[in-house]
Amino acid sequence: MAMFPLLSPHLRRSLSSSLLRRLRRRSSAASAAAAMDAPSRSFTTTEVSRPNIVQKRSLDILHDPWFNKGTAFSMTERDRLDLRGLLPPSVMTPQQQIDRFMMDLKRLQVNARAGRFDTNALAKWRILNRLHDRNETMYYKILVENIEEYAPIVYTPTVGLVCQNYSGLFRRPRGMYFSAEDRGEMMSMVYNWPADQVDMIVVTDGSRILGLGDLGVQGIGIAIGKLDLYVAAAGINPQRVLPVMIDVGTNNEKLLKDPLYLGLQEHRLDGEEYLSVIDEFMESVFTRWPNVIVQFEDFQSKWALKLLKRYRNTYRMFNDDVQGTAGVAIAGLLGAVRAQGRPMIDFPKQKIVVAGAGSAGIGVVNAASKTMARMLGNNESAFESARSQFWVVDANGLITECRENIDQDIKPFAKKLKEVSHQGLSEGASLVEVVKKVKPDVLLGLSAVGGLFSNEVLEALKDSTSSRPAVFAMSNPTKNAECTPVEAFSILGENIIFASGSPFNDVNLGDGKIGHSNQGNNMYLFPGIGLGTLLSGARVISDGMLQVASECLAAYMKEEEVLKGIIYPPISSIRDITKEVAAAVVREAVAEDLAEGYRDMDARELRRLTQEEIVAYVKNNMWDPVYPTLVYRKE
Ligand SMILES: NC(=O)c1ccc[n+]([C@@H]2O[C@H](COP(=O)([O-])OP(=O)(O)OC[C@H]3O[C@@H](n4cnc5c(N)ncnc54)[C@H](O)[C@@H]3O)[C@@H](O)[C@H]2O)c1
Ligand SMILES: O=C(O)C[C@H](O)C(=O)O
Ligand SMILES: [Mg+2]
Repeated sequence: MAMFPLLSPHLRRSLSSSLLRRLRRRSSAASAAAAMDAPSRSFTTTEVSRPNIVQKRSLDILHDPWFNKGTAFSMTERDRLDLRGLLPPSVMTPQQQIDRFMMDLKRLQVNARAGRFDTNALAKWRILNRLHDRNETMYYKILVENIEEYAPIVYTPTVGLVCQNYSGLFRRPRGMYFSAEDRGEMMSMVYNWPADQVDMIVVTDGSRILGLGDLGVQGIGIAIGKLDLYVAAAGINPQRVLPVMIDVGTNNEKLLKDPLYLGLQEHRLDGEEYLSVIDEFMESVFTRWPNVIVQFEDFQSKWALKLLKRYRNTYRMFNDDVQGTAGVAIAGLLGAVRAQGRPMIDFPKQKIVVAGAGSAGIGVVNAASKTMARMLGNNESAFESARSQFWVVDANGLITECRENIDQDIKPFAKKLKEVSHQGLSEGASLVEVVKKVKPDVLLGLSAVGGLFSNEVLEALKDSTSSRPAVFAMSNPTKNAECTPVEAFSILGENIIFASGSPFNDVNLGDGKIGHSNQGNNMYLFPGIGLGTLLSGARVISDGMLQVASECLAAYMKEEEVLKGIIYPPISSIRDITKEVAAAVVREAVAEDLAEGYRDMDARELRRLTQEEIVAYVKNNMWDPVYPTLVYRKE
C-alpha cells in the first residue's frame, strides 16, 4: 500500500480491487517511466533529462519500431501523441511487456546452443523478428539480457538457415538494397534512408554466406544479424545502423531458376563492372554519412581481399571475415599456448596446420605470422621464421612453391619444396598426411567443409608434439564445422583445447570432468572494432588498432580459466568485452594520431583522457535499450 500514501484506509478499502490493480499498474508504469526518463549519461556529466522529439503521432508512431513502446506508453504520452483509444487501456511496465513476450518465446524452449538440434530455431527467429519489426527497444532489451541464449538464433547458426529460406520468410524490408541496375543512381538513392546519422553499415554482396556459398540477395540476413550484435554488444544506437545488400546477381543456379527468388536473376557481374558498382556504393554512403564505418561481410574470397586493399587507406572500413576472424583466432591461439602452461611469448614456437586458404584462412595466417614476427624482433628473419610455422592446406592439398597459378596472397606461405621434402611431404599432400608428418600443436579449420577433421585426421593429431593440442573447427554454420567437440574429445581425450565458429555444448567427459567447447567467432571483436573506431573518429582502421583489439580479448581471460581449457569468455559478457576492446581501439587510434574525435569529444580532449576515462567514455556512449520520453513537434 506504500504506493498510495495519500489514500485514507477507508477510501482504500472502498476502491474496487480491479481499480486498485489498474492504479497500481499505472503507478509502477509511472515509476518505470521515470526511471527511463533518467538523464542520459554523457561523459561531460550534464545531468539533464532530454526527451526525444518526434515528428510523428498517432498510428504512425505505433508503426514505427524506433519509437513504438506499445502498451508501455504512459497516459501522458498517450495524450501528447494522440494515442488515446489506439491501445488497450492498461499501461504495462517494460518488464511486464517482456514477461508476456518471453512466455510466448519460452514455449519453444530448447537449448539454443544445441545448434542444429534446435528444431525450433526458425520458429524462435520468426517470433523475435516480428518483435524487431514492431518495437526495437524491447527487441534489443531481450537480446541484451539473454544474449547467450538468442545469439544463436539471430546470428550464427540460425541466421544461415534464415538466409537460405529468405524468400519464404521475407515480410518487411529491413536495410537498403543496391542492385547492378542502380548504377548512376546510388548517390541519390542513399537519401531514401530516413536516418540523417548512420554510424555502422554492414554490407554484403551475398556471394559467400557463412559456409553456405552464394545466396545472392538472401544474404541480407547476415548483415542484419551482424548489426543486431552491434546494437546488443556494442550499444550502437539501432536508429543509426544500416544493413546493406549489393545485388550484382548470383551464380547459384538453383536461385537463378527459382520463381520466388527476390534478387536479380542473372549471373554475377565481374571485373571492372563489379568494381564500379562497389566503388559507387562506397562513394555514395560516405558522401551522405562521412563518418560512417563500413564492415564488409561474407564477400567471396576472390573479392574480399582485393576490396579491402582498395578501400582501407581511404575509407573507414574493414573486412570482418579477414580481419575480425584473424584477431579472434590469434586471441584463441595465444590462449592455447597459455593453456599448455607456457608464456604467450612461446607462440612463435607453435606449429600450425591451417585447412582453408580463403579470405578467412589467409587473414589468419597473415596476421598470426605477423604477431609471431613481432615477438621475434620484427625483422626479415623473424618474418621468415614465423612463416615457417604454418602449413596451409586447401582443396588441392598442401600448398607449396610448386603450386600452379598460386594466389598472390597465399604465396608467402607456400612451403619451400626443400623444407617439406625433408618432412616427407610434397605439393598437394593430403591433410591427414600433413598432420601425420608435422605433428602440429594446432589444427585450424576455415575450409567450410563439415567433417573435414575426420576420425583419421584426429587420430593423426594424437601424435602432436604439443602437451595440449588445440583443434579450431572454425567454419560456420554448425553443419560446416570441421568436427564437433564430441568427436574431438572422444578421439583425442580430455587434454585438448577445442573451439568452433558456431556454438556447441560442452562435453561431459565423465567423472565430473567437462570438455570445454569454446566459440571462436569474430563476434568477440567486430563490435568493439566498430565502436572504438566510431568513438575515436579514426580516419582509417589500422593494423595496430586491430592488433590491440585481439590482444585485449586474449588478456581478458584469466590464467585459471585458460588452464581449464576456457580460451574465450562467455557470450553473456560480450557487452563488457566489447567495451574493453573498443577502449583499446580508441587508445591505439589516439596513439597512432589517427583519432579525429567524436561529437563534442575532440581529438585534443581524447588525447588528455586517462585509460580509465577512456573506458568510461566508451561505456557512457553505449546505447541502452530503455524507452525515452517522447515529445511531439511539427517538422
Ligand atoms: N569462426 C569465425 O569467426 C569465421 C570467420 C570467417 C569465416 N568463417 C568460416 O570460414 C569458412 C571459410 O570462409 P572463406 O571466406 O575463407 O571461404 P572460401 O570458400 O573462400 O575458402 C575456403 C577454403 O577452404 C579450402 N578447402 C575446400 N575444401 C577443402 C578441403 N577438403 N581441405 C582443405 N581445404 C579445403 C578451399 O580451397 C578454400 O581455400 C566459412 O565456413 C566461414 O563461415 C568463420
Ligand atoms: O558470421 C559468423 O558467424 C562468422 C563469420 O563472419 C562467418 O562468415 O562465418
Ligand atoms: Mg562472415
